Amino acid sequence: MRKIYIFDTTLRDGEQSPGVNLNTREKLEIAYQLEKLGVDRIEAGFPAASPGDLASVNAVARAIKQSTVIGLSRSRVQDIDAVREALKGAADPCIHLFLATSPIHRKYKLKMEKEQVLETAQAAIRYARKYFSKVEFSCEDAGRTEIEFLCEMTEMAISEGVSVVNIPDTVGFLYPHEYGNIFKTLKEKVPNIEKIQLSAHCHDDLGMATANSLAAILGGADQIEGTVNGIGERAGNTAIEEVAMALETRSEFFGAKTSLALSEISRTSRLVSRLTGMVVPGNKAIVGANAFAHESGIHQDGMLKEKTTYEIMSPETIGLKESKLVLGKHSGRHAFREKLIDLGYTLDEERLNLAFAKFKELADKKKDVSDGDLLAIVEERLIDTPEFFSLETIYVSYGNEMIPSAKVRIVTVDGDVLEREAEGNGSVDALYNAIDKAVGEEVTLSDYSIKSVSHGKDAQGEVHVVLTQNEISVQGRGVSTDILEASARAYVDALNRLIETRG
Ligand SMILES: CC(=O)SCCNC(=O)CCNC(=O)[C@H](O)C(C)(C)COP(=O)(O)OP(=O)(O)OC[C@H]1O[C@@H](n2cnc3c(N)ncnc32)[C@H](O)[C@@H]1OP(=O)(O)O
Ligand SMILES: CC(C)C(=O)C(=O)O
Repeated sequence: MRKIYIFDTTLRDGEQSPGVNLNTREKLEIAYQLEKLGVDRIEAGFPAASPGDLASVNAVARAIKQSTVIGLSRSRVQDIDAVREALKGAADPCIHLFLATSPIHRKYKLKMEKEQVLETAQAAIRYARKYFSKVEFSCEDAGRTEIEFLCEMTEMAISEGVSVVNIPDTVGFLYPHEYGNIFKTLKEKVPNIEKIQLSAHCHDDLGMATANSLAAILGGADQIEGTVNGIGERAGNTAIEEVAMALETRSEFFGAKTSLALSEISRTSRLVSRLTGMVVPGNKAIVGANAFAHESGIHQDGMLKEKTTYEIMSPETIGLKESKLVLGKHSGRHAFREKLIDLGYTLDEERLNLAFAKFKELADKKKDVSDGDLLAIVEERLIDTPEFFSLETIYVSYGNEMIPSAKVRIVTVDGDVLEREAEGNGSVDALYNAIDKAVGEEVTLSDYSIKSVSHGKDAQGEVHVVLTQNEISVQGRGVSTDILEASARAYVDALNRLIETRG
């Protein structure tokens, strides 16, 4: 199987993401993790950019032993000298030179003719080669460069002894077949092309970075440049985890693989996200929080029967523990039953159906139904309590400058509808007075407590009450996303128990 080299530029192009600024300690932490991930090459920074970046690249160069450490440089002596300084002490140093080759960049940015571009690059490579045995040369904006000129530049770079020629789609302009064809053409037309490695470096401006990188591999590229989580200038770079997993998952198609330790992908992604402050979107391929999460009933049912129905790769491969079945309003009974079993509850069909109905009701109100919410549902002993009274509706009127009042509608076991209104010292007191009037019971509220069973503003509140009548004391429990409703439910639950206990 052909090996694809991974050139990681999280610490250079990734750091070019607006708002990202990594200090030496942070760069080192990421570099160590990249080494563990098994990337072949680490571009640690742009030493001429600032003394701080030079120092960081030097720290990485001295620390990293398994991966080649690279510094970026314009085709200028002062930049090359900065990389020489920065890579002192590196086990396997490499300089990465670049010069733009496209007509737009030649005319407006560099103000150079083709010939000057060729000569400037040649002079820079010659100077760099005096100090570095490994030189990579990039034709910046290769994607918009005339193919003949790209062949000429590549031929020159090979004759000057570079090890890698990089063909960047700097502005993320190309479509996969166009980008792949550039590699095919270079392979066919440039003499001695087998002496070097060809590299692909893509940007995601049109959402094509990974597809283009894979097309480059099919066209003959030996190396893929990219970043962890796809961070980088503008819309970002190729996400290396996407390329590695695409090659792994479709190895029969590509006949190529990286040598990344795939089980380190998830950890590396989290580290880079934490240190750069760039949050990984939930739906991001491979490393997004939802990449291995299934919410809808039909998918969850398939997953429970056979994971490959809805997963083309397993979360364990990238170092995650397991797929997630997320319970929400699209979930079905299979996943619900399974989740309850995980939580230690095996319900018979009738109870399961009751609990499932309550769950669906809750899922309509809440975005995420947590384990705490589910426990609240199954432990709600309403399921066990005979329903002498069942609470249908409540209305509460409250303002800090008015007397709170409440109206309740309760249906008895015989189907009688009891509707009453009352006032109180507070909303809960008004509710309880209205319920007392409706059911015609005289009870004392001996205890009332409330707690949240999950997190967030839409968390469920769980209310516990103790009611006393003569010598009898009973408990009641109610759960709802609304604490007044939870309070009313707990009270009615306790009343039902009271009547059951009284016999
Ligand atoms: C496609 C990429 O991602 S390339 C890497 C981009 N990364 C960065 O630019 C980050 C680091 N950059 C920096 O800190 C600064 O730009 C520096 C220190 C490199 C240069 O700063 P300054 O000297 O102030 O120049 P400034 O950035 O304004 O302009 C760039 C100059 O380099 C020239 N230049 C651009 N690319 C190259 C190149 N590959 N080789 C030689 N010269 C180049 C430009 O034509 C311009 O030259 P001019 O001043 O003669 O017009
Ligand atoms: C320096 C080069 C490789 C680059 O970052 C680009 O062209 O995007």
